[in-house]
Formats: sequence, C-alpha cells, structure tokens
Amino acid sequence: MTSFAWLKGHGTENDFVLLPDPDGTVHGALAPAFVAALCDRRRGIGADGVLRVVRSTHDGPAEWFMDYRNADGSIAEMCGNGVRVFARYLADEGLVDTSSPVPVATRDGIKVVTYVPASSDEPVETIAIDMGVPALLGESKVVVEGRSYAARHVDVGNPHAVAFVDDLADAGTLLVEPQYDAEVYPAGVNIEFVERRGPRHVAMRVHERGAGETRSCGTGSVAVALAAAEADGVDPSEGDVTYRVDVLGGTLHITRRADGHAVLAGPAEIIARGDMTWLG
Ligand SMILES: N[C@@H](CCC[C@H](N)C(=O)O)C(=O)O
Repeated sequence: MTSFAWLKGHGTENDFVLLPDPDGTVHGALAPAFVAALCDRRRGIGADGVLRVVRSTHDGPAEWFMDYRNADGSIAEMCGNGVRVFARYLADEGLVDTSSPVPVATRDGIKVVTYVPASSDEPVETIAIDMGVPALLGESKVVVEGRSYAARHVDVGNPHAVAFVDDLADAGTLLVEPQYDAEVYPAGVNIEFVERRGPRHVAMRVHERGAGETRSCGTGSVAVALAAAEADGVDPSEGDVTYRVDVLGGTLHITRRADGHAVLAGPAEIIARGDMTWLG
C-alpha cells in the first residue's frame, strides 16, 4: 500500500490528477498502468491525464517540471491546459511569485506562464501560456463515421489534425478514434473538428491521443486558431490576432502574436486535495 498527496484540477473541464513529488522521491518513474488506473472514470479517480509536479533536474530558468501523462499512461510532449492547471497549483501553494512571468519546464521545452488578474471583462484570474511558435505543416485527412474530411497538420509540440466541418455534430460520437494517415502521424495524433461561429470565433470538439474525447484541449485550441487564421487569410505581419475558441467545457482565447508565438489563455482551478492510500 502506498500513501501520497494528490489533487484534482481542471482547465475548461480538461481534468487532471496532480501528484506533488517535488524531489522525485514519491513517484519516480510513473508506471503507465498506475496512471491508467488513476485516470479510469469507473475504476479509478477519473481524469484526462496526470500531472506530476517535480523540480526540474536541468539547470535553467525553470524550477518546476510538468511531468505529463495521458489517461492511458502514455507520455505526450506537451499539454496546454495541463500547464495552466500546473501553474494554478504552483500559485495556490505559494511556490511561485505570480507578479511576474513564471517559466515551467515541459518535454517541449520551457513555457512561460503569466497570471492575468480578474477584470470587468473576465471575472476570474486567467492563466496565459506562451506556447512558443507552432508550425503549420501539410494537408492530411481524417475519416469519421465513414466521411472523409481534409485536415490541416499543425505541430504545437504535439501533433494535431484540424478538420473544418459545417456542424460539430458531423464529428459523431467520437467514442471511436477517427481514422488518420499513420504515415503523417506515426506516433498518433490529436484530432480537432471545428465549426465557425463568427469573425475570429470558432467552436471545436477534440479526440485526444491517449485520452479519447475530452471537453477541452489547450494545444488543440492553438492548432485550431492557427488553422482558422490561415484559412481567414490573416496576414502574420498585421499584429496580434485573437481567436475565441469555444470548447465543450468553456472558452479559451488564443492570441497569435506578430512574432509568431501563440498565447493560450483561460481559467484553471484546483477543485479537491487530499492524501490517498492507493489500494489498487
Ligand atoms: N489536453 C492537452 C493535450 C494532452 C496531450 C495529448 N493528448 C497528446 O497525446 O498529444 C492540452 O490541453 O493540450
């Protein structure tokens, strides 16, 4: 039997189990089967992924490393909402100074977090992440329930296929992973379906690699905003451009800056904490 501290948090209902392990002495190399058991929504706590909170072992500006795992126990390079929830935890615990930008180490390099105070436009504090410079790659396609859709290949540190649809219902139940081109995505892919809602305003559903359909995906929202900006013919030199992306669990705002960086912003909260004795 093992006892350890844990928390549950979410960002626009992309939910995570957090495992504080500052010195890497509690969980060490997380076993995939343990992660999958924690994330199971019937036999475990239930979550889209696990965030192990550990001190970075590399010299550099980031004291904390987000050790992210998908619900099936697999490792992904990056999780945008994960960084936001991770940053919420660091702030709530007083582990960082939120008055200035905070670097967080991830497998996709350092992401810089800014805590944006609540305002008349936004009633709660927002956590904004500089996601670096995502890459718009080639064209691909995805097939869902027998229908084929063109998809834009976007790399946000992790792989995405973005398909524009007339109606989000076209994505079907998403209980089954859509088909994709394994030659383009040899390590699997996150697949977003996007419906236009208005000028610089879209809505999406996502089937995440290693987790199935989730209620939000930060990197997916960035991929969608970039693909939409490209389709809208937005000139990268015209300055900062912000897209509103509605997800099943809320709303995210993605700003593509004139320097090519994408900033992902939205709320994140910790909703429970405790000590667990894992009997599984
Ligand atoms: N929900 C995440 C993405 C998590 C990783 C993804 N499932 C993958 O395997 O690449 C986000 O908010 O970005």
